[in-house]
Amino acid sequence: MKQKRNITGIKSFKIMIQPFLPSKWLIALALTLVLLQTCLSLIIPLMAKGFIDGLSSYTSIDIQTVILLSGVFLTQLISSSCSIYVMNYIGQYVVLSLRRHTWDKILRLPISYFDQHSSGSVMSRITNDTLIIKDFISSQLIPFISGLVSILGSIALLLFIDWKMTCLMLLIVPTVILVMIPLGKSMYKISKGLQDETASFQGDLGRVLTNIRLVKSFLAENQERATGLKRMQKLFHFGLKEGKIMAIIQPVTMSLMLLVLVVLFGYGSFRVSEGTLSAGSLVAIIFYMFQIATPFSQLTSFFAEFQKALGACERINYIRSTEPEINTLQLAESVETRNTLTFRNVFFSYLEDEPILHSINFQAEIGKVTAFIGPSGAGKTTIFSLIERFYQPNEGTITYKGNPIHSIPLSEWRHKIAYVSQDAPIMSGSIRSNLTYGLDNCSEDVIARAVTDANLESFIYSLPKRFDTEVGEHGIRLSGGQKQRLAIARAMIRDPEILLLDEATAHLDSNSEKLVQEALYRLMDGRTTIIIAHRLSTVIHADQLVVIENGTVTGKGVHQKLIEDHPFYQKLYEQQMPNERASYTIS
Ligand SMILES: Nc1ncnc2c1ncn2[C@@H]1O[C@H](COP(=O)(O)OP(=O)(O)OP(=O)(O)O)[C@@H](O)[C@H]1O
Repeated sequence: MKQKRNITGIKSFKIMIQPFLPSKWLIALALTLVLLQTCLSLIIPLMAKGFIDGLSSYTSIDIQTVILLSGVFLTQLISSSCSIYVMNYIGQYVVLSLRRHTWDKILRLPISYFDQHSSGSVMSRITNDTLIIKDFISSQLIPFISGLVSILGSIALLLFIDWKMTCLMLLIVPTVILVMIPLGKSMYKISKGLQDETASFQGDLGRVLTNIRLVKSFLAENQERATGLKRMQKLFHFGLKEGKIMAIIQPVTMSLMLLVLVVLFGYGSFRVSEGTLSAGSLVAIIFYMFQIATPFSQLTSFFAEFQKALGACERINYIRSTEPEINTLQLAESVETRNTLTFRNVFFSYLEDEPILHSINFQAEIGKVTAFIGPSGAGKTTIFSLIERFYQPNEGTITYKGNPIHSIPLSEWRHKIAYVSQDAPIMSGSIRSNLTYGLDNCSEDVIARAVTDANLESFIYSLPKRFDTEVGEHGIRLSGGQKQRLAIARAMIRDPEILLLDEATAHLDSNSEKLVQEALYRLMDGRTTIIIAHRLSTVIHADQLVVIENGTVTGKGVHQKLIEDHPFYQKLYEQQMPNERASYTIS
């Protein structure tokens, strides 16, 4: 049963790894070199036998045998070093192609995948799992094949030299199997536990280090120290368990080998003195014993390492088999008006049976400003995500200028959009690399104009390194307002048709807000803008206000209309602009 599982495992490993292997010629070369080296190492004891036996019968050293032996030694040395290099090349090639394919795939996965899988686990697929596979191929798989050849070849030659000594030596095999198999199984369990625990430990380190400010300001150092210590202690205990097994395996293997050696020497010497075995044969037998014992001891770790590599392959394959983002869908052209971005009867849920948006209907006119207003959790950001095509609606259509947005190639569609959010995501790197992020080339004039329009010019020119200034991780060396103006300049450089703004000025002081607001107005000029508004004061003059409550549109129109007939809007207006209340109640 177990054997059957291993065979299916080997088959599925072969199928999974096939696309990442280098050319068949290179694999054939590696195998040839390994087999050549193994065969030569099998010949050496035979030659030594002849040499030693020759010494006892002739008085002078046979020069021919010495030259032959040296030649074989040298060829074995060269083939061994070439095979090690080729095996490493194959391993590195597999890692490169696995990483290249996996990274390509990861970048094309839909956002929903990242909602369900932590970034730590995705990272570990491309770093740890690929290394596990490489180690298995270069340090286990090819040596396993040469080991098998070495064992079988040695046994055949031993039988040819002296079958009685061979049988005596092979008596030890059942004992070794009885001891090694249970130990190998425990070792597999431990190394799997160790792997899982190391992954959790890495995940925890990432969580703490990326949020180190939160940890410090909430005085969570002690809590994190305790969590970290617990994980480290678990790792320590796994290490100890591994140590216990090693403490049995190594001495047992050594003792068994010594025992076999003593028995072989004892019985062999008796046979030599009896004259039924030559001294050279005894030496060759001892050589072959080592050539059997060494690969044999590797067999225990081979199956544990194979299971690990199979697991790694399955995890990578899971990513590879996940559907990428949809590029285009064949959808009928809509009959709707050609100058709007339209949501018609859109339904959406992130998780099955947990609807978030219900029958969303609105039209945002091209070149005009549409503002979304609604309580927290109403679904405003979700609508943005649908416009960006991070997710697909469950029902309904979204059209732009009369065409369903899903019928437009994804990159063409995303090229039309720029999203400027409250937290203004910034990558570590220079100001310039952030401004031109995602663009292959960009003229200095365009950058300079965007920087001026985004009110960033005086700040950048006050820096000693100007555009080459490093902004730090997440733009940590910039203020909130500077980050937002950088994000606005970045959007200006892309020159999008549609602007998605998650009200960017909500948490800035009045001076910074003024600079950001000015930059935003310049960016919005002539573009289709949709704003998620947190304060009515900033959107009161929008061309259209859309009220979203509980995942549906409960009101649409201009300020004056909503103030007259929409209860939620009236309440919000009273809360946020109490001094203006008289004006609307009078009118
Ligand atoms: N990735 C996600 N997976 C599952 N549920 C989500 C996800 N993102 C948001 N939600 C849920 O969808 C609902 C709508 O969230 P959304 O972020 O769209 O609201 P919002 O109106 O933008 O709120 P806010 O004004 O507070 O930002 C919320 O109940 C939220 O818990």
